[in-house]
Amino acid sequence: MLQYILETSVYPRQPEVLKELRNITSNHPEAVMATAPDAGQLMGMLLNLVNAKKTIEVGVFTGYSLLLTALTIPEDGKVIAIDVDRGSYEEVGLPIIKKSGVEHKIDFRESEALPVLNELLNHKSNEGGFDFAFVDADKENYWNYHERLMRLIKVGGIIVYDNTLWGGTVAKPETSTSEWRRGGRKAMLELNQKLCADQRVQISHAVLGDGITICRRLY
Ligand SMILES: C[S@@+](CC[C@H](N)C(=O)[O-])C[C@H]1O[C@@H](n2cnc3c(N)ncnc32)[C@H](O)[C@@H]1O
Repeated sequence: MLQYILETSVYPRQPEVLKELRNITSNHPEAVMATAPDAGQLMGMLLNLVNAKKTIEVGVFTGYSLLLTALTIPEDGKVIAIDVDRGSYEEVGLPIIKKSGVEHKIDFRESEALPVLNELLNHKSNEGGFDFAFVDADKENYWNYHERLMRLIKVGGIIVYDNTLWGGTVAKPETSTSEWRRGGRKAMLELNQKLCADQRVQISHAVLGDGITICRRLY
């Protein structure tokens, strides 16, 4: 299978990136999108290590990590995939997902993520009912997602946070960070600090892609 490697994660909304993705996927039906292939490999391994069957994805965009997850979990597995916008997923990712024969594993929810997570928590049976979560959306809400996911993910399950290096800005002074990155930098610094102090999880930071933080729920 041919693999096109495109860095889409840093500027996900740039129209020219979307246009390029559309061109590639329509001209090459065998194409698979990849944002950060090394991070993707690690995520695939983590999904396999916990035998993930029920998962949650916060932030879908065109569906690269969603496709990876859907291909990795078993036939009767499920991903609840949440994004405020369905357009990029339907236009770019869904045709490939259909071709890959994994659409039946995906439960796409077009919504802000917090209300969906809250609604899941309204059902007691969902507590500890998921094996894995991948969070790759609005950075300012990561801690809010963490508090909810810590109840939804089972003990021993894994939550992965993307972009925790935020372009390397977390290791630099604010003054050398461009204006548009400052909000994300602050959010990532706060998240990293809170995760370090969170006794409920074992954490590991992988310097892959834009930095991913892996949390394993301990209790
Ligand atoms: C970086 S992209 C996700 C990329 C995707 N995980 C991948 O690997 O291809 C971030 C996505 O998060 C979505 N998003 C941002 N804020 C959100 C929110 N509050 N709730 C749900 N989705 C949100 C955006 O619409 C965007 O599609």
